[in-house]
Amino acid sequence: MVFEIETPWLVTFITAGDPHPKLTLDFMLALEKYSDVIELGIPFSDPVADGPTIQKANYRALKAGTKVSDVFSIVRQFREHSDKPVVLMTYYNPVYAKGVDEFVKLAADAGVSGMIVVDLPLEESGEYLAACEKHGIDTVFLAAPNTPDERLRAIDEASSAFVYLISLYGTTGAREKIPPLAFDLLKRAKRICTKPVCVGFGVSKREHVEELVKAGADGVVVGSALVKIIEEYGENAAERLEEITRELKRGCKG
Ligand SMILES: O=P(O)(O)OC[C@@H](O)[C@@H](O)c1c[nH]c2ccccc12
Repeated sequence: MVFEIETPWLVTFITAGDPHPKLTLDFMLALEKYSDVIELGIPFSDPVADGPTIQKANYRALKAGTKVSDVFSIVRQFREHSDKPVVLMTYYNPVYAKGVDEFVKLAADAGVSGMIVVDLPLEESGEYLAACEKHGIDTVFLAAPNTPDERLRAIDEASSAFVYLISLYGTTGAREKIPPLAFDLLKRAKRICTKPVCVGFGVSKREHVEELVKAGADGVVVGSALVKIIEEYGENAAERLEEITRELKRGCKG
């Protein structure tokens, strides 16, 4: 089931527990005002797809003692204040460690709407897909600029919430420009996919959002630019997060 909200979406990402689990709810509520979807990262010790900004956020969150159970309880608290979709972003290891079905069940019970398991290939996702279906969790799979059409089709089929288009070859992190590769992939995905397509990696400014939405994106994902605010402002980040999110959301409106 695709989230029933009007596109284009602003999807905002932060790492849960960064810099301390007791601050995450406030940050989510600041993002929530102008975001359509919140992507919440489960802190992990070896975040191989992440660049330095989010690596440091993972480190801060783990150092503060953030556990998977804390992330679920943050989502449960968020649900007392907001109906906006929350997508959990995680590496496969924490899911595997808890047991796939158990993890997905706990996520659903906490009020999680969807999940992205960034290092779980489609071919190995049978058990996970069955658990998501059983517990009513939406799925998001990732496609890269070199993903062939046929695989893009399979990714679209397996993704019930949206398809996540990775804009470049590399790790997460704010960048100056959206690479031309991203627009090629977007054009191809719009032709092939039936679900909304959202572009992430490097998107960090209102102009980026405007460009991508003009090119047909159903949504954009902004992570590192927000995580940097948390790095800089620490416990006082909420107000800045709200301001930046408002500006990014304006970009969705052209
Ligand atoms: O940080 P960026 O470049 O704005 O990209 C979004 C990203 O942070 C978020 O979706 C994400 C964080 N870690 C990931 C790992 C893989 C895929 C996606 C992610």
